[in-house]
Formats: sequence, C-alpha cells, structure tokens
Amino acid sequence: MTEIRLYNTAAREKQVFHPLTPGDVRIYVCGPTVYDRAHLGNARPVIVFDLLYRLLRHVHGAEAVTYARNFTDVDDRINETAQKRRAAGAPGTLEDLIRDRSDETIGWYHDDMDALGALRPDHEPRATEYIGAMVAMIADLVDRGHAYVAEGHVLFAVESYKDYGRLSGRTVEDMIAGARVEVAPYKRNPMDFVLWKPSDDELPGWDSPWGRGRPGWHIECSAMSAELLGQSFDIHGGGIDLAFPHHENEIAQSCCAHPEGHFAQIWMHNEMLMVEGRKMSKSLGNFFTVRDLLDQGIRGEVIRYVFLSTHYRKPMDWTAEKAAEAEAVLRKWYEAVDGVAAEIPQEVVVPLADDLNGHGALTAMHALYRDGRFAHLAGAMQLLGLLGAAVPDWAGTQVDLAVSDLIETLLAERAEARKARDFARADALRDGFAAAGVVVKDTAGGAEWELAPGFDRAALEALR
Ligand SMILES: Nc1ncnc2c1ncn2[C@@H]1O[C@H](COP(=O)(O)OP(=O)(O)OP(=O)(O)O)[C@@H](O)[C@H]1O
Ligand SMILES: [Zn+2]
Repeated sequence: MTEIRLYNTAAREKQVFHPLTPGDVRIYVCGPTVYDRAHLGNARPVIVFDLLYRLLRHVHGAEAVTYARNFTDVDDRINETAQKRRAAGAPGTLEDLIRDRSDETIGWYHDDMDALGALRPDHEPRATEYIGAMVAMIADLVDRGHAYVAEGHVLFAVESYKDYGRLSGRTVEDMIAGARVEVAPYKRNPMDFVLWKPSDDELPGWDSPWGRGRPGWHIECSAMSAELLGQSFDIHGGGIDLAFPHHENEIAQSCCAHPEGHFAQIWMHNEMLMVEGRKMSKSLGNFFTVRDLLDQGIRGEVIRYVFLSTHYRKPMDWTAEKAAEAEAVLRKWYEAVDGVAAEIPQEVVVPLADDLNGHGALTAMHALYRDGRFAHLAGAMQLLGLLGAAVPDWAGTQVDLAVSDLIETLLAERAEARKARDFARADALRDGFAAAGVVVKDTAGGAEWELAPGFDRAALEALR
C-alpha cells in the first residue's frame, strides 16, 4: 500500500498517515456558512480536501473512507435575508424563509462545487439537525466543570483546559494580547467563548436547560463530528484562517467533553486564495464568486487545474493567465485521452501521497503526455478529478473565443492579401491553417471554418 504523508499542523511536520482503524478512514472538514454564494476562496478547501478524499479512496479503497463536511445554517446573515424577504411581503413564517434561504444557498453550493469536479462528501450534516447533540455536549461540559452559565449564556472556560492554544502554538496570554476578543462583563476570562446564547423572541431558538437560545458556531463541529465519525477520528481539515480560534475551540470542547477520545489525529489546513496580498473574503469585499467565473465561460476543470497547480500550503492568486494556460493544457490532454481506457500510474500517486503535491502530479502528467502514455494520463486525470466518465463537451474541437477571434482575423488578412495580390502571404496562411488543423471552406457567403481533431493552437498562433 502506498505510504501517505501529511503535514499535521498540530505537530508542525509531515507525518506518515496510519488510520486509527485500518479499513475505516474518517475525515471531517469545516463547511460553509450557507448565507450566500461561495466565493472563489471558499472553493480552495473544497478542492484540496476533495483531492485528499480521492487519494485516500484510491489507496485505502473507496468503501474504507468516510468524509463529513457540515453546513452551518444557524447564522445572523441567513436570518437577515429572511427578515428582509418577509418585510418585502414574501409568504411563509420567518422560520420557513430562513429554511428557504439555507436550502437555496446549499443548492448553489452543490451546483458550483459539482462544476469543480468535487465529489459530494458521504455526510453533509446541517447544524440545525444536530441541536440536541450540541445541547447534550454543552450540558456535559458544564457538569465536568469546563463551562459555566452566565446571563443566559453558556461559556467555555479556557483556563479549565491546559492545552488550550496548543494547535496554534499560543498561550492564553498571547491570545488576549493579539486577538480582538469580545469583552463581555459575564466572561471570567476574555478568551472564554460562547457555547450557547439566548435568542431574541423574533429569531429561531431551541429549548435548552439554559432557556430558549441557539448554539455558538464552534460547538457545531464538535457535536457533528462526534455523532458522525466518533470521538476519535483521523483527519480534520479547513482553511488556515480557521485554525484560531475555531479549531482551537473545537479541540477544547471535544477533548474536555470526551476525555476518553482523542478527537482528530491530523489537522490539515489549506492556505488562502489572495487578492493583491490580502485574503479573499466577504468582509473585505475583494471577492468574486465561483459562479461569476463559470458564467464568464471559465470551465470548472480549468478552475480546478489552477488550484491544483499550487501547493495547498502556499498562498496563491487567481489570474487570467493561469486560467488560459490551464485551458490550453486541458484541451490538449482531453483530446489525447478521448476514448482511452484509464489506468492510474504510480508516478502520479507518489507526489500526491507526499502531502498532496498537486504541482508534482501535474508535472508527472506533462511527462506522460510527452511520452504518449495516454492510458496513464487518463487515469491520472481521473485521480485528480479532472476527468469523469467522458471528456467534457467543451474539450476537443470546441473553440474558445480567443481561438475563433484569431481565426477570423487571419481569414480577413488572407482576403486582404488576395485582394492585394500578395499570393505568398495568402498561400502561407492557407498552408498554415491546414497544418494547424483548421479546415477552411470558401463559400459564396465567405470563408467557413472548423477545427479538425488534431487542432494545434500553438501552430495557429504562430501564423499571426
Ligand atoms: N480566501 C480564502 N482562501 C482559501 N480558503 C478560504 C478563503 N476564505 C475562506 N476560506 C475557507 O472557506 C471555508 C468556508 O468558510 P466560511 O463559510 O466561514 O467562509 P465565509 O465566512 O463565507 O468567508 P469569509 O472568510 O470570506 O468571510 C473555510 O474552510 C475557510 O477556511
Ligand atoms: Zn469547524
């Protein structure tokens, strides 16, 4: 079996991955808060952990891997949209409208992430379906002396957990100095965080021993991961922006509520998609959505390729050049693997097994293409999620706008050359089109063209 090594944030080194239970690999990844369309940055963890999921399925067997990723559907921004809709006369109760907004956003999320070739996780729990488990876990934390009740809130007492801060390597004092913590008079320590808080009568709430209220964000993941994967599981993932405080808080809650469990063995974090040196984020307003790109005609496979070409632990930018380059490579590859039976080559598994080195895998795939090993190229493309059951319909002889513009320009130039009796240029263009795989037919209405299966974009561009 291929040995997989993964960088564990908690250990600050790459470690050989051994499942806690052979044949039963369990991963949990923090999913989106479903208040609006996903931006391109939100797609990065989806693609990174989809690649991990695919690799684990390949190495350990598809049946052996369980992947859970939650939907956070308790959120003020969801409530706000519902309230606005109700104020604008939308039918239904506020609860219905909240549910509609979550459903709508989850539908978009599925459409967008499916377009990026991401497999759906085995479990996609919604927070609102696990409130009972959260209440039970919070009650347990109170009983064990790790949480206290104050003014209708339940707070986790960070001083009750000696390892608090270990994941991110900070002490509680560092955190207080560095963080913008919400200061509230009822907190014993400024770093104490909310497990449960009261709800306005207006807004959704659930009954609990501490009154009608709702859970804090961090407890959601602790409760859902334990319900679905158990108190000890293999890998926990998310963006590096979640390491503190979200993951630190998840660890504190889970380890204190389940001292006999070990929670996650390996913590994996993807680096951020950046825009001019800053994290792409909703709050900074420097974002565009996955849907924006798809609507501009950028294919999901192209977006995926661009993400895979940078190591997941490095920050990256999105650029039009990267997308154009990815598209050119994929067109070439799709044409080569069309109808070819796929076989996964070890030289692509090896870089992936070394902490998901996607760039290394793509480099190996360029070599497979050069060597004409198309069955292996097809297998590698499947493993990386760049190829499904068949090549996508946009590949092969389909043309993009840049290509069709160039052909039209060159055809106009050929007509000019003929008119000016510059036969040398006209003939060079005719021969050049033929060599590039552009079939030109002169008709009464002007020149018509189509791309032959061996279309060579570089040869066409050389005619300019
Ligand atoms: N710029 C980014 N690059 C990579 N991953 C990101 C980026 N922004 C958010 N993520 C990740 O997206 C996932 C979903 O996060 P979440 O729903 O909390 O995002 P959000 O609140 O909509 O985003 P934002 O951080 O823009 O407010 C998390 O794993 C988070 O780490
Ligand atoms: Zn989480």
